[in-house]
Amino acid sequence: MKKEQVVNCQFSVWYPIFKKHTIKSLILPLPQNVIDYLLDDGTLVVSGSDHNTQQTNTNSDSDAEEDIQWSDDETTTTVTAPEFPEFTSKVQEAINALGGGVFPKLNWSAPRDANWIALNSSLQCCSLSEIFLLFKSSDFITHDLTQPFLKCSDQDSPDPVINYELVLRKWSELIPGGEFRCFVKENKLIAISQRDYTQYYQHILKQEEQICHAIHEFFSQHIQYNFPDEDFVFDVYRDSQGRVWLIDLNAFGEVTDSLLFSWEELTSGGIISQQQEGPAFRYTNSEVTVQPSPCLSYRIPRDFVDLSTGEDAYKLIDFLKLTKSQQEESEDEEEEENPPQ
Ligand SMILES: Nc1ncnc2c1ncn2[C@@H]1O[C@H](COP(=O)(O)OP(=O)(O)OP(=O)(O)O)[C@@H](O)[C@H]1O
Ligand SMILES: [Mg+2]
Repeated sequence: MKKEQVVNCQFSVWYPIFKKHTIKSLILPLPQNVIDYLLDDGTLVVSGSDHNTQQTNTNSDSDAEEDIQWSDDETTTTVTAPEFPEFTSKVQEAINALGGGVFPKLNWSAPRDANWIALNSSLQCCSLSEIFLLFKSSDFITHDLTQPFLKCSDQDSPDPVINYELVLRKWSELIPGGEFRCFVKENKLIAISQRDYTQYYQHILKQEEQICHAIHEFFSQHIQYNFPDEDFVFDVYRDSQGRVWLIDLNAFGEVTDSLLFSWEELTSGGIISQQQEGPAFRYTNSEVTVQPSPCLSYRIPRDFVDLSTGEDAYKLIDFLKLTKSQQEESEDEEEEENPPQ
């Protein structure tokens, strides 16, 4: 995978080409001071000041109380979140134009690893402060900002200049069983994988042929030869009427999750030679053990992950054993007092 391919997969490159076939979205340039704020991993302070931009000022007295201020023990002073009045109003205007709820992204990634932090565990945002909370908690967003060209083969060539953008997509309730990832090599659709492989969806098994056919049609009519690269990965959604929509474009390489295929298989040419007609199609069927969700580890506080792998784990086990034996002792005592009838 070359740096050029990563550049081509930015939202602002593919969206104008495939606008008619994807979810309505707006792109706002990200000012440098906002980028600096997102990268500053000091105290997370979320100002509540943009919560009320849509409301009348009837309860302005209580605004100050609504501000959430978190500070960690090492910082003695509480830093106040910087305010970006101009950017905030532009974002709010865009959110309103998209119906009041948006799915936020940067040039490539959404903060999928941070949805646990949102109150409703959803990536749906109605204000810039909600977007900031997700972005500042996401490793995927930090990756976009700090190392977009990781794993590129042409590491010695200078990094292309990136203009960072906030992408706001109209919120759409997508049913996970309707999402598929499609792999294109030399402008040929070689493989399709169920996107959410952690679940078994009976309808996929029943409609395997229709799904594969619909996606292939969509590819040859709208996608093939229209993208600047000949190798890429695109994600689609097949809605309840059988209509196919483009959801995202990704680089053809290891930075993109190959789901039910391996990158070895996808790049070696084996899949193409096996499939004379149409792409290879893989989905989770009932016989396959259902996989744990790949984002599971992001939901557990770091200390707990460390605890389960590090030396402290033994202390925890000892503690649990101790508690258990104490519990058993007290149960024994109870049994003596209250013999079974
Ligand atoms: N407009 C939207 N409204 C609601 N949910 C959405 C929307 N767009 C995408 N999603 C959901 O979020 C998931 C991730 O979206 P997307 O592919 O854009 O993020 P990503 O960071 O590029 O992910 P990946 O790293 O897997 O490529 C999608 O699979 C879909 O379930
Ligand atoms: Mg993507």
